[in-house]
Amino acid sequence: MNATQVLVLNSGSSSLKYQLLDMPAGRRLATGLVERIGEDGPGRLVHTPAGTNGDGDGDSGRRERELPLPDHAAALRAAGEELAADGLGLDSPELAAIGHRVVHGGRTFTEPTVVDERVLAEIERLVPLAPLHNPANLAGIRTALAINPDVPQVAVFDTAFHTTIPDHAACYAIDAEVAAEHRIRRYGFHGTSHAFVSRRTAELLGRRPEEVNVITLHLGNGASAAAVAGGRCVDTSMGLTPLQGLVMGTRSGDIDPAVVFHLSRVAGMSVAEIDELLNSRSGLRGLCGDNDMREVVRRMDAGDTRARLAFDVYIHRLRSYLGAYVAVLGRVDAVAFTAGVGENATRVRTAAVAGLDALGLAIDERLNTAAVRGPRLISPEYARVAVAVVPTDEELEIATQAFALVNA
Ligand SMILES: Nc1ncnc2c1ncn2[C@@H]1O[C@H](COP(=O)(O)OP(=O)(O)O)[C@@H](O)[C@H]1O
Ligand SMILES: CC(=O)OP(=O)(O)O
Ligand SMILES: [Mg+2]
Repeated sequence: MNATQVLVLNSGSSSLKYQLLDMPAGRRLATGLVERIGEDGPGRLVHTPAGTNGDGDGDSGRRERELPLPDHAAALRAAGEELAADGLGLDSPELAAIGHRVVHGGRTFTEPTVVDERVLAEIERLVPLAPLHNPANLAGIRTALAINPDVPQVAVFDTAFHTTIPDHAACYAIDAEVAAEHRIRRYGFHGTSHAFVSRRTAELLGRRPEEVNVITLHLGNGASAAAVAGGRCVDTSMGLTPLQGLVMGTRSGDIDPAVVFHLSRVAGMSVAEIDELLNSRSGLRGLCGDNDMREVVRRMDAGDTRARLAFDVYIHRLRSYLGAYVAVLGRVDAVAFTAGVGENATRVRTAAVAGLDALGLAIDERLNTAAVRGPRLISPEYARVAVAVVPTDEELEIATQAFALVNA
């Protein structure tokens, strides 16, 4: 009997998202979220078995509980208990692989990789480049290894899709020796999503990925843009860390780096305080107090001027990158919106391309606001560039890559 299930783990600093999928069809057997790991007070687990519609999206049978969660090991054990209650399991012979999202793979990892001691050591060596993300990813892998040492653990890196970015787009114009010694360059993130969405966009156009140039806009809590030429990424807005680029829910995106010196010298802030300010108290939240785009739009419509400014700053930055990537690519076949904001916020899509007819970009408002799910075009027939909404599915992509690797 060939094992066909893949468990996908996305470990954050205080959370663990998991999905069990049956491959190669990608059918969801269960999804879950474990929150408040290692924090004061009880943690929380929400587990959703596959609904009657078979894709796990339905809320039927959803279970929720509070429990002590001192660390990631406790979180994964709790997830294992929920899976076992559905007759699934971390130690099931049906399990072909456990796929892990790892945020920073540096320039070392250009492909999904089966985890061994050497791989663990390399992910550890990259911790200084992603101090918020890689330690949590490592904790998830080590815990899964301890619970089931027999099933292959596959690391899928956010940075992998971006390793094709040429040096002229990846190098910062700073002292070359300092940059080399400290590995300072643009790495880019959300690569699993940009890869998946750019491929799906080509499919939507009825073309092969090698034939099309696509700008993908991943707008979630974290947000990034990518320029993809013939299936290969040639530029992206995030950099050394996921702080650069677009305005995000709580992150600033691009600022003048001298803001950091100024805050240090004039405001007497420590590096840790500035780090926290730019990562957690900036972006939409910094500008108007809310990091949820739904709330920003609601307040803006009610006449709130801070929410209006936050929306306008967000859109201005997005349009700047859109224009930049038209220039980077030269010829653009499609622009694809994805992730929580990109897939749902019709107003963001409208504002992002308004008045860009000269670049071949336009939106048909009837298509933009239609209550349709799944990949779809929202540009008018006459437009030179297709504008699309293409839902991302990082978990499915991780499962697909992990399953292909262990069956290779
Ligand atoms: N209907 C909607 N309209 C506008 N924004 C939405 C809507 N639904 C979700 N969002 C936005 O999507 C964001 C989350 O995106 P998501 O891709 O799920 O984030 P994450 O980066 O955590 O995976 C939320 O912060 C919210 O602002
Ligand atoms: C890398 C990154 O920004 O990830 P997320 O959007 O999940 O925060
Ligand atoms: Mg997401």
